[in-house]
Amino acid sequence: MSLLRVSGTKIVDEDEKEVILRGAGLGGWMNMENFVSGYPGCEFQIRQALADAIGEEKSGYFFDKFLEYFFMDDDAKFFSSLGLNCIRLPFNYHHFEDDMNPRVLKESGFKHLDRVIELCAAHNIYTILDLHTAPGGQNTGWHSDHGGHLANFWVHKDFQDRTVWLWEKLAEHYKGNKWIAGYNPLNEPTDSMHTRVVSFYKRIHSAIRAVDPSHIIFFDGNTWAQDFSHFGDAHKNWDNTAYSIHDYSPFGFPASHEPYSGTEPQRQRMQQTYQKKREWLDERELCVWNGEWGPVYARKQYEGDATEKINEVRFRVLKDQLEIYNKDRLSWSIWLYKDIGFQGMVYVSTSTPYMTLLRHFLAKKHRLAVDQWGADDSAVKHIYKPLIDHVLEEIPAENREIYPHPAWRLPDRVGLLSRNILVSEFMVKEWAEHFVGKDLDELDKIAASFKFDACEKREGLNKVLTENAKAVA
Ligand SMILES: O[C@@H]1[C@@H](O)[C@H](O[C@@H]2CO[C@@H](O[C@@H]3CO[C@@H](O)[C@H](O)[C@H]3O)[C@H](O)[C@H]2O)OC[C@H]1O
Repeated sequence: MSLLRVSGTKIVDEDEKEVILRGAGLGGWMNMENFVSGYPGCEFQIRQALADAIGEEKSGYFFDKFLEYFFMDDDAKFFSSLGLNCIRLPFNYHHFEDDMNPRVLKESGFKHLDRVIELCAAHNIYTILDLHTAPGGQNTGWHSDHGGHLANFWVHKDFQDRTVWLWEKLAEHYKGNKWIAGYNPLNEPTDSMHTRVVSFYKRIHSAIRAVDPSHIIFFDGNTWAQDFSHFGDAHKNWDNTAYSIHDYSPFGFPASHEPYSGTEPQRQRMQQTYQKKREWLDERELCVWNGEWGPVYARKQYEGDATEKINEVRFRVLKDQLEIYNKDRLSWSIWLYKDIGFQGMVYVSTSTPYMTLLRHFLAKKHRLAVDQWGADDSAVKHIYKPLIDHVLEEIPAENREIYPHPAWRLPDRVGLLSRNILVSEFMVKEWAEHFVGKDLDELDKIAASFKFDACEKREGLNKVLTENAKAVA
């Protein structure tokens, strides 16, 4: 067995045989996320708050157990049984480098990453290493763990230097590992100038290649992996490189402008948005990987009797997206393997200690729509409307289009800053207080809620993924 590599538009093995990577992202694990793992705000905030509430030792214990239980042999076995062959592993740079001790490698960061790569390999699953959170934040989202809405990675050279340094260390550690399909150096950059991302990719490509000449590099397009139009001729100097689009269909989300029923015009729109993201790559005959996509789902505890009906529609979206991908023999990684019930292939059961402990708090979070991803703001819309109207009234139309407009319009930005950043920040302490007074045994049981056998399986989703796992055009 040898390393996978890019050959033209395809990924191939050592016998030149095409390998279509089909799998999921392990979001919420080494890069925890609010809606995935069940807390408000960002990972750095809850880690600090828990340490403040129960002490460094106990909080360190809890997070380490969480990392262990989140993905174990049972998970790899199940994943492989579905016919899937690749897991994208998002991780946060904080596991490898402390902001107050920059450029000193924390070897402890490899503990769980190595463990999961090995578990996957034992079940014939490739992995793709995804730096989801870089110093300063490479994008505007909560998932790059900076607590704000600005991607400061692009304005401080030192943040970029540290990321290059980190990838040199990672490449040194993982070079030659045949079960690693490749490196995804930066999740979803949002560079408002569109040029700095290309300059950075040139640097990171050279830096990785100087250490590791063989692994595939998967570069995300700018603006959440949707736009390659400013990449110019840089790709001509990048060997063994694939390009990642993220293809979330608006039809798979609560905010969809119309109910999806798979009509011809709707399917055409779905096809067009996907096509638009890869058009530039196709014109240059480059290798495309869909690194994130997938609908979110309704939950009984929130959507009640409407849950099943809503989810039938979401499964339809899922199937129709896959039909498009199969025609292109596309490699893909659905978002998300495991979570607390919104998007995962498996999700923590509501009867577990974690979900029981946080039941009322999670319901409050849902009602206040403090998570940005797929938020349902119907209970609080009226509160933010006057604020949006006020800004609209005072800000002339020509000044309203701040990058990443039009993906984020003015009302989205007001909602993001006031709900998803401001209100959520005030809820962080409340989350941590749930753990006060728990001993190590109780903390272990709470963390164990994330074990495979404590999870429900989203059968409808897994069935569709399995049916498509080996399908080609
Ligand atoms: O960690 C993941 C994260 O990678 C993912 O990021 C989101 C990707 O989608 C972005 O929204 C798109 C904006 O453009 C529209 O045209 C698309 O329809 C939208 O999907 C969003 O802003 C990013 O945060 O999200 C899920 C996280 O868990």
